Amino acid sequence: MIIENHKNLNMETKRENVVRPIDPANFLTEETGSEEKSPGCFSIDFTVAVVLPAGGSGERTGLSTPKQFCTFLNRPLISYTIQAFERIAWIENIVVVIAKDSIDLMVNIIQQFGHKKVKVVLGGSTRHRSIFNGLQAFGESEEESALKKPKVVIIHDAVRPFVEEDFLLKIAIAAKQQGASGAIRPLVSTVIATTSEGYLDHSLERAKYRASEMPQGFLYDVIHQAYVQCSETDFEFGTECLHLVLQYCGTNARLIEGPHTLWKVTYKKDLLAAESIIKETLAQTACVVAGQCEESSRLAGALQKTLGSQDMHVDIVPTSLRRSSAFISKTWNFVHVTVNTAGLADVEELVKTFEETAHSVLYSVVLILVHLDVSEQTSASERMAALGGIRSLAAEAKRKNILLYGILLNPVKDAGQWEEAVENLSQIISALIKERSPALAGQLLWV
Ligand SMILES: Nc1ccn([C@@H]2O[C@H](COP(=O)(O)OP(=O)(O)OP(=O)(O)O)[C@@H](O)[C@H]2O)c(=O)n1
Ligand SMILES: O=C(CO)[C@H](O)[C@H](O)COP(=O)(O)O
Repeated sequence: MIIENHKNLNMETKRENVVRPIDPANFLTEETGSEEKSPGCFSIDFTVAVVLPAGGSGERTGLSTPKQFCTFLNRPLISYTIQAFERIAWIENIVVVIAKDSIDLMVNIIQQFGHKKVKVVLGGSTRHRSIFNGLQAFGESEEESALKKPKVVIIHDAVRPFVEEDFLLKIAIAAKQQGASGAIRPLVSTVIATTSEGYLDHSLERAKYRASEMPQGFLYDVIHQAYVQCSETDFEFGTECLHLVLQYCGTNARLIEGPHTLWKVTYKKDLLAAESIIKETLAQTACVVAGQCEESSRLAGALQKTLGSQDMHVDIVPTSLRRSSAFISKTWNFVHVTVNTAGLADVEELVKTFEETAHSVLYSVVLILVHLDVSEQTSASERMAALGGIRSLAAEAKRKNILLYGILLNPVKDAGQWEEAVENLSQIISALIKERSPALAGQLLWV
């Protein structure tokens, strides 16, 4: 669900000590389970800063909230984009250019999501004016408020949340060597010229043309000079920074084909697409926390197999290690298996750990309690009653962006029925993880 305004941005946060595990914006192309590409593993011997123009009104979405502030999964779009840059060690500063009316909102977002490298600058009436304002935030340090002028500046629309470190590195290096660089994509439709009467004038040979996307990189002095020299017409109607540096500085940009995920959120449907990419990426991994008893291990192993067959990488962690940050930081999805004893105290402890490690600040954490009662004396209603406390626990957890669900697994002896039950259980777990629905938090399901 996309939320149009920011009124629900009120969950408690802990800004210190924020765990910075893999960001979906940066692990889209990584294979799940393979060694994590550690942020900061690239080294670069020149300074790089970023300007994110975010001063537009997003008219084409048809929504009253500018698209960069629309929220999904409890977080505004702009925060995903900022995070995609902020986690990169070689990026020093991020200047975010914001319209006057949204400055307070932006300051709140920075505080709530613990963004640390960001400076907010006032936007202009067009994208080029906003970008120029952003560039002027850098100086020779004689002004106290000025940021140190970088060698290379990357310009990236705030409404393109999926940008990866390896591609940014290519853009930064090419910009340093060539003076300017930019992302391109093959055209998906043919470009045609029309007559003023609305007839076809001519069409372009599609294979010869490319769509110009973002990010783009520049030697700071080159792009700054281009903006200093450009005309009012450029400021008012221009759409291409690469064109400005060619026209005013004679710099031919190096063009690099980027991934399709660089697309710009422009229409309402793009917001839905961005949300589903994030959900899909978050659902690639899970951790099953299980005790050592035979039933626990058997159930955990069966879940690992069935969820694995749905393309989810599942680690099994013994209950004794549940507070270890080494496994917590690897995923945002947890299945806690308990046998005979409901284990609500363990669940409460896990919630506390997520809170203490600020694990749910950037993404919602899904925690599913799967309870199997094999003791023959317990009636169905007693089993339900044992998990009755989950509702209040879930209400408390939800305030911390942790979505707690309960599933009661009916004991079965027959091997065929067991397999069917595990299959059903995995389907439900997988749906809860993929949907991340706050409305279902606190519900007790029965398999
Ligand atoms: N005066 C402006 C206009 C646009 N932008 C930013 O430039 C980026 C790309 O522009 P676009 O997709 O056109 O955004 P909007 O202008 O907001 O959208 P629309 O044209 O639909 O109103 C966005 O991050 C937008 O916020 C900006 O900083 N200042
Ligand atoms: O792709 C781009 C530059 O090459 C820009 O994102 C694009 O020009 C923005 O333009 P508009 O505001 O018209 O959508």
